[in-house]
Amino acid sequence: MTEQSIYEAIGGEDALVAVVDDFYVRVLADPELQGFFGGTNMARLKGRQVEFFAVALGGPHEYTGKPMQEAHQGLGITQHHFALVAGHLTDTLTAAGVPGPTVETIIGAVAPLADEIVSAPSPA
Ligand code: HEM
Repeated sequence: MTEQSIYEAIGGEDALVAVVDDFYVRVLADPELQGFFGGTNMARLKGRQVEFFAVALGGPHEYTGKPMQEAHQGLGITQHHFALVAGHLTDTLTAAGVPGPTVETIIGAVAPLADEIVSAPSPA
């Protein structure tokens, strides 16, 4: 028996598209985050984000976007902003019915990306 990927366990492509949609609703509703996305083509970003998460979770996809450091450089993202985004991801996955341990696995896999995404010191 082959072990099911997290991608399959959460419901595959359709579930992931719904999760990414809801994730950006939450991110764009956050006054501390919405300003980052003022000049962003959200349809394109959502497409890249679906690819990125699908690959990270073991799905049959190819990620066609920029490397994480390149995509986020110069945006002035602090560890605080990163934590807010990770919190919205946790809330989104939980609202979608993803079991707690799986949510923790996904957040654990995403956390080290802060090294590439955070480019500004937290304010003192
Ligand atoms: C959970 C960690 C994160 C992941 C996995 C992630 C993933 C991505 C991906 C896949 C892209 C698309 C790259 C491309 O267009 O080629 C992207 C772009 C972007 N991300 Fe993130 N991101 C994360 C955290 C953050 C945070 C914390 C912020 C800001 C608070 C942020 C703001 C942005 C913005 C503004 C863009 C679009 C830039 C543009 O307009 O081209 N991201 N991200």
